[in-house]
Amino acid sequence: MRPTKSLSALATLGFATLLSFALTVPAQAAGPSYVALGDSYAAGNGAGNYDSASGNCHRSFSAYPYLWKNAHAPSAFADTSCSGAVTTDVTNSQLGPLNSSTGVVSLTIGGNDAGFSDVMTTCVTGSDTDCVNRVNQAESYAQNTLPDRLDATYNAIRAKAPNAKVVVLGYPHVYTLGVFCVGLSDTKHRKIDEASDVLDSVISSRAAAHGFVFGDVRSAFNGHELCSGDDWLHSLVVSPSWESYHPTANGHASGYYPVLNANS
Ligand SMILES: CCCCCCCCCCCCCCCC(=O)Oc1ccc([N+](=O)[O-])cc1
Repeated sequence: MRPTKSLSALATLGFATLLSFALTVPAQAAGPSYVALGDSYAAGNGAGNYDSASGNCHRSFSAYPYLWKNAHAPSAFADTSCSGAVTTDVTNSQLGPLNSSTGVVSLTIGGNDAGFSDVMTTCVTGSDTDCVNRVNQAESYAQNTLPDRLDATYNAIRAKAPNAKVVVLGYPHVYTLGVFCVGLSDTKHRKIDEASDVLDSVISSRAAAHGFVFGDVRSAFNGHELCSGDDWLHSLVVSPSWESYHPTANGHASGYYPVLNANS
């Protein structure tokens, strides 16, 4: 056999091997199809690196949905979360991408229904009594009205994504308590943290009733709330104001994302 011929045979063999390798081994292992839903805590207001195509939804490429997508290479991905969303916004305008092949759904929702922005505005501009009264009203809403609204939203998600693992992520405490901190009073800090606990308790119980997983982020944020000295939340932001009292990029990477990962 002439050397050229054997070389050409070898080359043919090599090419065939390469070809079969290329045909049988996908470039990247595909994870389950993933859809992210929810409010500004899901969209990533406060995390920076915003997707300009998301307009006033202010979705961030550094928020937990994109961190999960980048790590798990889902076979399909959609993020329909949006700044200011309430439960009916999820049901009415975020469920488009869900289908029977959807493998994982995440969402953070309920805080705006209970009046998050108005509560924080009242607590920043009003007296201790104003703040306590406004939080009491929000807690009463969370306990009496929010459960039915969450049920309707969770039912709509399950109807469109019958095979998905649904991970409902909660809200962190906003303040580290018992430390010296310039700004709002200790009374306000305690009351606002109490509101996170009430919201998380209601959301967790409704999620469990639907067979959804509840991802509690409070311990992940422990020691990184406002006044901690290593804050993973923004305080009042003058511009853009929609970042106020929302998680930073660190809050998404080290608070929300590990909790989503552990529960998905
Ligand atoms: C319900 C009383 C909550 C009191 C403080 C408790 C803080 C922890 C819970 C946080 C809940 C945040 C959910 C809201 C996220 C959200 O969409 O915020 C907005 C972001 C931006 C706008 N906006 O109008 O631009 C409006 C709302």
